[in-house]
Amino acid sequence: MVLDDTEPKFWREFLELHTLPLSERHYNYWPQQPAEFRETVEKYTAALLDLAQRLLAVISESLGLKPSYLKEALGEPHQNIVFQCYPPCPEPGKTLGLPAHSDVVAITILMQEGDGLEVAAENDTWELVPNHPNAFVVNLADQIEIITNGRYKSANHRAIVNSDRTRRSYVTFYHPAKDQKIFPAPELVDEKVGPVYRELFYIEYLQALAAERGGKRLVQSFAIDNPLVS
Ligand SMILES: O=C(O)CCC(=O)C(=O)O
Ligand SMILES: [Fe+2]
Repeated sequence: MVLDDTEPKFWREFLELHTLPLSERHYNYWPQQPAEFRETVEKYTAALLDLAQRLLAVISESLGLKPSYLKEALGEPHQNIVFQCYPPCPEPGKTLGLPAHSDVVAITILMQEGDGLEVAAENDTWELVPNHPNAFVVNLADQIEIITNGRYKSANHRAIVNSDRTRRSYVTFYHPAKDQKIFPAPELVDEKVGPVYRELFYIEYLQALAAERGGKRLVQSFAIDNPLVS
């Protein structure tokens, strides 16, 4: 294998498991130990699927859409969980755990052990998202920005590292199906200004992500030349 030295490396180890659809739940890649791992992850991700769908319902209602709007617009749910581990770093100021990004999915529910998640604030500054034990952080992600026609923005965030302890986070992503057509809800499109984002299949978005080399928010690549786009 040839490592591409032009790519920055980040201070992170992770395990990623696909949990939905069931056909993508490849147990042969799942850790066999501890013995209760599989059942625990299955119960946790089932509960988080339910939570994500309840959040999608209240987000829909908050925009005057029917409660099932976002769930239906996203189609068959795809879900994965990433166990992030950021070991202590001798020079934390010289690297990041994860670079700045917005999540490409629809909605992300994250549980963190210890501070380290930062969200982009005004004036190009970063604000720490405090770690509240037993609380989730919910990130609205790019597909929700597109469907809400930019009314709700996907959160730009990053993970920093520290020198004295390992930090872990457990991140559950709710995606549309790959062949799902994603487009701004007609109810949220201003008659005069029109849609802010173009229609796309989610697979196109994932392909654009694979081709991307950082820089502007990926969602901007799917924007229509529209005065409302920022
Ligand atoms: O570890 C964190 O707090 C951030 C993780 C994250 O942003 C991600 O997995 O997309
Ligand atoms: Fe993220």
